[in-house]
Amino acid sequence: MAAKGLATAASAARRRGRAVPKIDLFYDVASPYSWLAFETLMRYRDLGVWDADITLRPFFLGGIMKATGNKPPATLKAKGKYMKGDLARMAKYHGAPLVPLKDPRAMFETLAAQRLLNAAAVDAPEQLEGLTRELWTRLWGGGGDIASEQGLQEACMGTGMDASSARSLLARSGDADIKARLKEETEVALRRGAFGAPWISLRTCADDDDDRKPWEAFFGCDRFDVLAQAMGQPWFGPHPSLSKL
Ligand SMILES: N[C@@H](CCC(=O)N[C@@H](CS)C(=O)NCC(=O)O)C(=O)O
Repeated sequence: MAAKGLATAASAARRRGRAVPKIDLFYDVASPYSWLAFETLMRYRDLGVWDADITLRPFFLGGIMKATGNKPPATLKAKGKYMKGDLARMAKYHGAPLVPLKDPRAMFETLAAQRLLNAAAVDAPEQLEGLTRELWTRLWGGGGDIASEQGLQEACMGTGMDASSARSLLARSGDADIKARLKEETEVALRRGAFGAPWISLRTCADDDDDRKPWEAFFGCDRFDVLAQAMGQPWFGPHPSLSKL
């Protein structure tokens, strides 16, 4: 079945009154696997293949690692070696323009970027998706730094923001409520069991306010097949539009 036909199937399900699943994507632009997950989710949403309400939730991976006692995979020599090869083949599989970092330390300097994304979530939610993509394209696509003020300003302007709006959003990202929001988002993810990124939460119950029903957790950009099954919706790989099914 072509992806366009699936879009019709998905909206038909919505019309029949079936509960629309909620998906929360917790991510940090430090994480290249989260970029792959993000683009896949956006594609499934844009093509209407999945009937789901998707929320982008930038959190702080450093905080997750610290709170859980986990460590970035590359700090273990064997994992680092595996990850290098795995990332290259995952990038190929996803058709993603991922390039190895010139300086791996850049991965640990995303606090300002994550605060910026939280500022966007509050003050300019329509920019959140584009800004997220810009930051990844810079850090993991070889487009430039995201640790300096200049780099963050350029990322904002890459979404089409003018210089003055970019400066305001950057200034806003230093405010106490934005810092607190990033902390709270990280804590929500921790309460939902997070130990890494991407952390994807799924809820399929009809009653949005039913907090007794736990969120189901998926770690990684390689769990979409089982996530789709949990939603009762189809999975056609990372590029549903290229599907020959
Ligand atoms: N198999 C996962 C790997 C994801 C992954 O390694 N994420 C890193 C950040 S880029 C992480 O948080 N790792 C924590 C861990 O492996 O415990 C995928 O394909 O997405």
